[in-house]
Amino acid sequence: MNFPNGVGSSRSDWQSSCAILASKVVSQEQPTDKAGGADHVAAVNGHKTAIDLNLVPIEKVSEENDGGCGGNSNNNNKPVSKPLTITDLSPAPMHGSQLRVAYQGVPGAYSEAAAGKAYPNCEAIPCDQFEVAFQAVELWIADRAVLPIENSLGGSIHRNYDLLLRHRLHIVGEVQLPVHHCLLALPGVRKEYLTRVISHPQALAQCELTLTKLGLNVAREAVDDTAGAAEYVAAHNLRDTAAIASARAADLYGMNILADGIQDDSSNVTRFVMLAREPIIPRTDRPFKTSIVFAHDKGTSVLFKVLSAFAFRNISLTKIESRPHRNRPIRLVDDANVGTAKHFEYMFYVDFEASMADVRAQNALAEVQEFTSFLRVLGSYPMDMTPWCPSRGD
Ligand SMILES: O=C(O)C(=O)C[C@]1(C(=O)O)C=C[C@@H](O)C=C1
Repeated sequence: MNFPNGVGSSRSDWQSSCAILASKVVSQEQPTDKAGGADHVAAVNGHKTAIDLNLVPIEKVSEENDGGCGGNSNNNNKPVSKPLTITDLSPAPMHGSQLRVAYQGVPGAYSEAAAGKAYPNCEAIPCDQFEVAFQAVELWIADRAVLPIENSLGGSIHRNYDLLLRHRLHIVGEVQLPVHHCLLALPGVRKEYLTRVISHPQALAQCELTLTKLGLNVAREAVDDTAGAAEYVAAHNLRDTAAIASARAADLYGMNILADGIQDDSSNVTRFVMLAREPIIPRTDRPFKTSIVFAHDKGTSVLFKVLSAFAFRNISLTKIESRPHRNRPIRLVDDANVGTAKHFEYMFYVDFEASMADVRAQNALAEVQEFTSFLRVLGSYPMDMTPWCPSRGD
């Protein structure tokens, strides 16, 4: 497929190129869109609202970073809201002008801070799973989701790579958040009392060496999010358990900070992506990044050819990730219909530094499409260029 020069210079051009690329997906992926036209009854954070999804007024947001968040993230006087669960997801409440941003975790989680950085005055909506955050946007309960995708120490958050493919949302931005971990325990608890440290698996991985240096050779236990770990210790009055979480989580859940800055490297950064139902219009007047995912059926040197499509055009790749091709662990290989197990097929996720409005990117993708059986543009979005320094990520 060829991209006409100038694709992306108008919204309709860009959307049609997305649609063309997406059409390949439709034939291969299970649609997961749950938003239908039926009436739904909402129960979000205890508030029930009857609503027809077709009639929800949509707040038009012309630019990213324009909504503004801060609801839960900066206001300690607000009650701590409960995360959405899968059962809350049939409903969609009416909403006002404030951008609603879904994140995984409870207040005090780094993802909440990332939502606040991405959309400074938004209403941050806690969700108990990544999947729920995706669905909250699909069902119009939220306008955006902000989800961690990779960490400079712990690596990729694979679950979100898989969910990006299973859902139909578009990446519309990225934020990088310095992550500053604290070891939290109930007031009066000392390090010597601890038999267990709990946190999000990424946070445990990011602090592993420091915990050992602190003499904490105790059991590690993974929970859904860092702030949730602090909340759990506080709610169950656990005097033998510490949580790894932010200083803000210590404030919110009445915990003491036993050790501050316990990540193994002070330059610990998590990259989050912002997701929306619609793509944004790519531009060329500021640095953009584009994220794609592809698979290939056969052929030699396909990966090499794909990567060289970018190299020949001087487009830098910033990330490549592979995930098992879950839809096709087994393939039929001969005319006699004899099935042969064919494992270890992969989907490849690539981020590159160019906008889809850039002719180089359009031509590179047109070439990539010749070698691949499946190609989808996950989003073309402004790069987070903010310089950062190690700080308290709270
Ligand atoms: O548990 C949290 O606070 C999160 O926001 C999740 C998460 C992650 O998934 O990587 C986000 C940032 C940190 O890297 C640790 C945990």
